Amino acid sequence: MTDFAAVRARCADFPPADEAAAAAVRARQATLTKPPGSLGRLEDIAAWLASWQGRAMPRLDLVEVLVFAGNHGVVAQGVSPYPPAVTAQMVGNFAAGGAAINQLALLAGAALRVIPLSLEAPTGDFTTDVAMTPDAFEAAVMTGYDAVDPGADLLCLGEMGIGNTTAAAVLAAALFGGDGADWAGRGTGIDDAGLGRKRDAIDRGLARHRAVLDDPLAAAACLGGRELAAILGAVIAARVHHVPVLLDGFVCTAAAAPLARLVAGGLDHAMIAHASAEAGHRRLVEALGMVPLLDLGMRLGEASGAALAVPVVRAALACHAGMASFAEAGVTDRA
Ligand SMILES: Cc1cc2ncn([C@H]3O[C@H](COP(=O)(O)O)[C@@H](O)[C@H]3O)c2cc1C
Ligand SMILES: O=C(O)c1cccnc1
Repeated sequence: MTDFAAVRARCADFPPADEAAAAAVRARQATLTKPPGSLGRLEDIAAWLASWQGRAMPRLDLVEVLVFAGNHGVVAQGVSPYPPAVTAQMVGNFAAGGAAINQLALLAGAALRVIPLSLEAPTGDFTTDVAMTPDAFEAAVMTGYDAVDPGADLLCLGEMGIGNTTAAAVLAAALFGGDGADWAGRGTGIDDAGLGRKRDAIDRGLARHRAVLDDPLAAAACLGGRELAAILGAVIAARVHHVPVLLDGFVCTAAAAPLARLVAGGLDHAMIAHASAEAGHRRLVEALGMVPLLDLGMRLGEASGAALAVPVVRAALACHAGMASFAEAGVTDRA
């Protein structure tokens, strides 16, 4: 097993949060015409943007949505009600503008890019094989890394890949413990028998690869998928380039999770945009110690929840940048 040197090297020197920028935001917030703290998480979002962009006054001029697509050998185990051909068909639908993410990215004022990863060659079935060789894994991570525009002000991440809720569940189990019964959900809507097959596939995958699962990168290579690896690479690149990240639902969060195991605070520049209805997401979010922004019962993927959270982030910045201070407005402060 390789040591994944290319990936580890990019995680070696993460820039810290810009505490001075965050402090400047907090200081300005104290002067704005509202009771202290009354904008709740909007105030936290403004400080988070500042601390990871490294700007006392954050900006949201360039918001990017990256959707990575991949196919999964584990679909041979009957874990999704849809055939793998749907992955490429949906990539076509993204290009034609017909998917949910097209509408949500438009509404968010975000540029959407879709990046298919070798859809014609599914990853290995993790119940019988490794999903990816170390080289294939590192190549997918670097595809995601290189896809990030270093000039972006905010990055939304998501995925498309039939079968990938199974890959995400087994990866979450490998990283945080538990088994198929703990982590498998119904994904696109699999029936009870299919859910049973999914749990069983996860348990067999964990047993097969047990020896290497202490290493989060080895776990992601053996059990994950190319689009999950690319999301991990994009989250790493975003940290290096001072770009705050909105993660989508269960699959996207699981894809990014190895970074939290690899580097303490490795996901501090990311927020989870929404609590997916996919069983397992709440458990994963808790394991990461994060709190999703929205909770709308969505379970789509495609970065849909991440794009939908962009207007909330824009609202946080609009209030922060545009509100008057007590002095400017002639409003009496509580003092
Ligand atoms: C038409 C269609 C559009 C989608 N958009 C996202 N997904 C979502 O569902 C898939 C994962 O669910 P499972 O593990 O059950 O296969 C992923 O492609 C995910 O992005 C879709 C699924 C379908 C069928
Ligand atoms: O939350 C997700 O990421 C999700 C849920 C169901 C299907 N695809 C993705």
